[in-house]
Amino acid sequence: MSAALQESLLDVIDDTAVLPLAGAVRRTELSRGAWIDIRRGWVSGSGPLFERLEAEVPWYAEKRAMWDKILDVPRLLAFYGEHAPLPDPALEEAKECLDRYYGTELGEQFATAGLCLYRDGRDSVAWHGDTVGRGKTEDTMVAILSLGAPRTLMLRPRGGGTALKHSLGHGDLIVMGGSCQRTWEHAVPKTSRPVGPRISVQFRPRGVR
Ligand SMILES: O=C(O)CCC(=O)C(=O)O
Ligand SMILES: [Fe+2]
Repeated sequence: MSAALQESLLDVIDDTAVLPLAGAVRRTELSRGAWIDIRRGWVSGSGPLFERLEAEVPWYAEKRAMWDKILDVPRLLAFYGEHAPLPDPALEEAKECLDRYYGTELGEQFATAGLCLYRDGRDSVAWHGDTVGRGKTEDTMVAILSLGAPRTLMLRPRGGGTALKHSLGHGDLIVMGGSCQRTWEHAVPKTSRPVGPRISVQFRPRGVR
């Protein structure tokens, strides 16, 4: 069975389960002290989780001033601050799993969860680092769980260089660590391919945004 088929079969299993990270995470060292970890299929039964979140999270649209225009942010958003109950028990479990696996290396716990809903290929996030707060000056981690249809997350060194592409969906985990937020940038580009909706859940430590 192909890996992709196996992944999409796991995705329709009804019970959402957060699978172990130990022994299943693959780390790639990038330049300048940045790294990424990937754990494919970290959450099984992620299809039903996607549907619960899509239906139950109080998604909001944001507008941003850009030059002399007010533009819609091209994705829907939700944010759960420190101590706010997460919108699904599977996300609480995911956060606990991240804390167990990364706690020692990170030196603190993940504290907040930001959610993005990319409704279709027109939704996107432009090149950026998560540099509002401590990510601007300190090494940190941002752990992203991807649910629903895979979208391409791109990463490139700040100031130029070859971009890396990872297709992430169906319960995959990527963790951006070390100096990644200040020395690299990431983006989810728009696509003209017909794609289904994707939700990303970004777990961050306190003061990282
Ligand atoms: O959706 C993603 O995977 C990336 C989201 C992101 O970079 C952000 O919200 O800062
Ligand atoms: Fe980001």
